[in-house]
Amino acid sequence: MNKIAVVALGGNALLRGDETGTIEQQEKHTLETCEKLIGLLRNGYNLVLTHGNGPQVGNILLRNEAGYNQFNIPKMPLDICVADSQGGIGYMIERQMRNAMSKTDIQRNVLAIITQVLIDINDPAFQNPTKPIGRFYSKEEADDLSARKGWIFKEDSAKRGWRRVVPSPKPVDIMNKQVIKEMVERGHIVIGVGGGGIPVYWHQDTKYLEAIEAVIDKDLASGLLASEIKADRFYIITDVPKVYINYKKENQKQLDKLTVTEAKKLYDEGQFPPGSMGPKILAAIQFVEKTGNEAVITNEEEIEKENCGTRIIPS
Ligand SMILES: NC(=O)OP(=O)(O)O
Repeated sequence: MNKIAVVALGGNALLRGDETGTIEQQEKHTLETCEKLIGLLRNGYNLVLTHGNGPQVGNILLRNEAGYNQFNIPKMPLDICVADSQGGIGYMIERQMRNAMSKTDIQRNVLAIITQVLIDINDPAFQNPTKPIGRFYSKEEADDLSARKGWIFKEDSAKRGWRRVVPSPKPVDIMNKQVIKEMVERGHIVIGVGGGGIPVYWHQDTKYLEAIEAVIDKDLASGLLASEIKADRFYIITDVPKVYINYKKENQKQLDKLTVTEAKKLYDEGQFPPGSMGPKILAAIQFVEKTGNEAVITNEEEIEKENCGTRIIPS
């Protein structure tokens, strides 16, 4: 039987930081990324693809605002915006994956699954929003929007500007994970937990499945899915070919390999900032601890190479 790889697409895989996010830009990068994923299929992996939605869901929220202000169209809550982003991005990846395969002898079904993810309604993350979404703002713009709309902003860890932040509870369980497992085991390429999944919880009293306005970290949700379906490898695709310590300092150093113990030590020392490399390292640690299999952090350029990126391995 083929091995299973879960590949979390983020960073440059879909959209570049200096771009406005037109559909042409996103489709171009997505096709380039999907062409690289052909290498994994050739190497004997069945694929589950997951993806981020930070820039896209921020733009959907701004369209919400503009529609309400100009045409009085009712605003949709954030869970619906996350579902919209899963539909749009999932469709785009599905189509570009089919385009990438059309130039090869490989033919697979590709299906995008709208995925809900259970969270804990008492998660302290609801008291401290940390997940950056949408575009960058100047300090003046951020202060103005904060005063007028009550939005919360935080400065980007790489000092590129200020971004709106929303609560980001931990993923607890993935709905339909068994269906995803069965589909990928049959060789279908499954796109799931887009944007970290739509956050939902079971109401204690009504036993009703409720939605909550938040954005789950896609690396943590992807890692959880990868563990639950017992993936053989978990790839986290980001903007850099390898993980660095002392990133962007004179003594920065690329890492080829990290044991879980080493990764935890460097994480505790603050080497990996929150909202950036931090959740990727955490997701990798959790996957490796639960499965004993390897996680790899790299960029879309490198993924088809067998020894690419930084490998996080059992201690
Ligand atoms: N939901 C999420 O983590 O998206 P990004 O990776 O785009 O921030």
